[in-house]
Amino acid sequence: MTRLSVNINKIATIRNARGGNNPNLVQVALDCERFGAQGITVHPRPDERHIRYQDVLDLKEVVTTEFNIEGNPDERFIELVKRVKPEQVTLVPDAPDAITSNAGWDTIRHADHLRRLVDTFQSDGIRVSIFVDADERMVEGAKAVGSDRIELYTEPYAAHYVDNRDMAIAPFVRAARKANELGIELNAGHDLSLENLRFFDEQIPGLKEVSIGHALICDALYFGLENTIQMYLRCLSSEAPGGLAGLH
Ligand SMILES: CC(=O)[C@@H](O)[C@H](O)COP(=O)(O)O
Ligand SMILES: NCC(=O)COP(=O)(O)O
Repeated sequence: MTRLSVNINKIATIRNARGGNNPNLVQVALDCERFGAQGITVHPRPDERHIRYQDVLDLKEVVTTEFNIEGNPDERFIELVKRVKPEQVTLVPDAPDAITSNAGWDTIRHADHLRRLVDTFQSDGIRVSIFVDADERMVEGAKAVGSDRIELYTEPYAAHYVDNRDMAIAPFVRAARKANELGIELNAGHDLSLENLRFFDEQIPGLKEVSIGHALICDALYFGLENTIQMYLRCLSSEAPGGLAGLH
């Protein structure tokens, strides 16, 4: 079954708005785990506008599920990840001033750079995932540099889901099949939601993990964090009804 990693960037955004410690990021991470999340994702950015580097150190002390640190592997990020040694690092090619992640790596053009990064993290026992667009050549490139996993950048799927979900999913199915064929494991994330998650999970073969933040935290404003996490988990289980029908 596909695992749910909750991205808690937005909790840090709210906390930082007032400069204090409300909401308490560490407590929220513990609560996400208690409510059923199978992992915690953070994406420290160079300007620390949401997750701070100190948050990552603090979370490492308490997170007992899979800890996934995403980000652009600049020197400071590499040092932080190698110090914390999370279960997984996800390499994302963000520009420092990007509002949010908006593209995957060109794994062919940046092959040498990525190979060195994969080696440095794997030598510390950290699983490496490379963020890529749904493009079979980029999946092959990730495999060629030795990455353990890829994370498919799902924003284009989410954006086109409403118009034509079969067309929206098609490149993702092709990329997933390529990953399965090559034996590289598969994650996905960005703009996944209660609306589009179930179909994605049903259609994508071999999906190991989704990381979800923005929509999930927005839903929690209405449904509460515990209900919301349970609703997302139900979207990832083929038996039970998900989405709004799953509210208890
Ligand atoms: C890699 C990815 O798609 C997410 O981590 C996304 O970038 C979240 O980052 P923000 O919360 O800063 O938008
Ligand atoms: N890797 C994607 C992630 O962590 C969360 O993305 P989003 O749900 O905040 O768009």
